[in-house]
Amino acid sequence: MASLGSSELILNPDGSIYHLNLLPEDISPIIITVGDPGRVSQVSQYFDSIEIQNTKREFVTHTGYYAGKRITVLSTGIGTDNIDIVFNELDALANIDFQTRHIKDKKTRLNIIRVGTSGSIQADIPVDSFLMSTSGIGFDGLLHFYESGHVRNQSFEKALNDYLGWDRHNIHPYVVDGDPELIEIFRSNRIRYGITGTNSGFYGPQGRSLRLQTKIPDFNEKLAEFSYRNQHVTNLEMETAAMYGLARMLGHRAISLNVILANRATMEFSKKGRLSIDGLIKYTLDTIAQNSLV
Ligand SMILES: O=P(O)(O)O[C@H]1O[C@H](CO)[C@@H](O)[C@H]1O
Ligand SMILES: O=c1cc[nH]c(=O)[nH]1
Repeated sequence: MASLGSSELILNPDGSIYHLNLLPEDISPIIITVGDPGRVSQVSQYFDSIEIQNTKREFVTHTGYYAGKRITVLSTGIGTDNIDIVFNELDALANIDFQTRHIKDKKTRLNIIRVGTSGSIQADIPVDSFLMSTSGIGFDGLLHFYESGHVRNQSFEKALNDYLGWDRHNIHPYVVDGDPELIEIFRSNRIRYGITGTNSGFYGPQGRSLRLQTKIPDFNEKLAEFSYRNQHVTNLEMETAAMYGLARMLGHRAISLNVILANRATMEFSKKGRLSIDGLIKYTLDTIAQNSLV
């Protein structure tokens, strides 16, 4: 197979990957992703030591040790367009030889755990609670650009699209499940399960209207009423479904953990968001410490 050209696998003059600015040895196969670059140090403050610190654009990376485990924490910024960059470049760091520009024969599987924030669309899911996304519904278009049929939950996707009937609005969501092994590892009575909608914006695409009118006025209510095999759509954010799709296509494991900051049904917003996020960070680090992920 031909080697990857310099316009496809883009390396900086120091040999690091284009956007993340990282070398292959800079990352661990255990990776925590957060949206907010400021949240990276909120995670790494708990590390026993930090060996790598790197920043380019919204992509801040710290790699260090927590309870003897080498962990990378990395900010993705907001949105699935950034998830496309982060996941492709993390995979390149793990699975492409930067010297020969060839894909390695022996692949390394990454474990990618998102610690994010989200808004609930169910009245009974309180702000400041923790929620693990068992599946992600992508209202963005990212997976439609890849050969992704084999990683999507087609029966769920069909039931959802039949129910919503939003093709007339050019909205055709895709559905991908979280990694079943990571779901088991992160399961506990401190975290509830839910199905997460991943939206291509924070305002109109999540049914929010400040000055602009949304085209689908009952967007959140219609989603909240849908159920598939007794599971409900619980919350909205902006990364999970794309993470699940790219992770599965590339042979990695991904799970998305959310702090519920907003309750859109009761119109509440958390008054102690940072503290609640801190709680989910500690839960995540301790779960990583107590389990064998690689
Ligand atoms: O707090 P993070 O991880 O960024 O996650 C959520 O917050 C952002 C919007 O405020 C979006 O990225 C959404 O997914
Ligand atoms: O309502 C919310 C809260 C956090 N993040 C989102 O994307 N939506």
